[in-house]
Amino acid sequence: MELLPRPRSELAPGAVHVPDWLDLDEQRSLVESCRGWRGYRQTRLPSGGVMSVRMVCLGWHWLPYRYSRIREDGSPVDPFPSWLGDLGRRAVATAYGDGTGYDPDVALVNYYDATAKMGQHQDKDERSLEPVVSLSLGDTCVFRFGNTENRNRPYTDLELRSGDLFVFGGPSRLAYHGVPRTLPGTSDPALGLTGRLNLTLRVSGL
Ligand SMILES: O=C(O)CCC(=O)C(=O)O
Ligand SMILES: [Fe+2]
Repeated sequence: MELLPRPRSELAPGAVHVPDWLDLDEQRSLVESCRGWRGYRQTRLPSGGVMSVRMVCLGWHWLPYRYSRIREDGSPVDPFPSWLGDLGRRAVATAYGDGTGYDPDVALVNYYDATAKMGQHQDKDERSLEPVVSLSLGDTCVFRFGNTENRNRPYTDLELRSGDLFVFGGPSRLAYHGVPRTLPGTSDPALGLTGRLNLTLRVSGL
């Protein structure tokens, strides 16, 4: 625990970090749900590279660079659960004061082992500009939140810790962002998770 609570901050218009949003019980329950979803796999990119995170999708399956109802192996995507939509509305309400009408239909669940990272990118395969809700569990990571022009500076590096909420919408919806590294071993043993999980909730617009 911190001596002083980490303050909520708005990094840029529409980009809100809410530390310690989920309590330990809520985090545990979300980790259990993540364990239950099947099909975590490393995505192969058209460039020939393979992403270091292991990902499972709900609602729609993300492929570089589009959404599909089926996965690479032809199997159907698991449904997006309604309770996750409720959580998304609570998240947007916390970030912006009103979550009414936020109706996410996609979740990307990313697992980071000790060496996984994610390069700077925009979340731009959705046809909607509704906000992205990001929830972090387990190991702390360095999250790089940048500008909407390119993957370079200016950007801000902040820590996302277990239970933190980050919402980016409005003028920040298409900001470049990524995870240069995680801090292995920082996960609370009481959570029972080695590594890091991140869930992003999105509106596909499809
Ligand atoms: O792991 C994170 O915090 C970010 C994940 C992300 O940017 C994505 O899934 O598009
Ligand atoms: Fe992203």
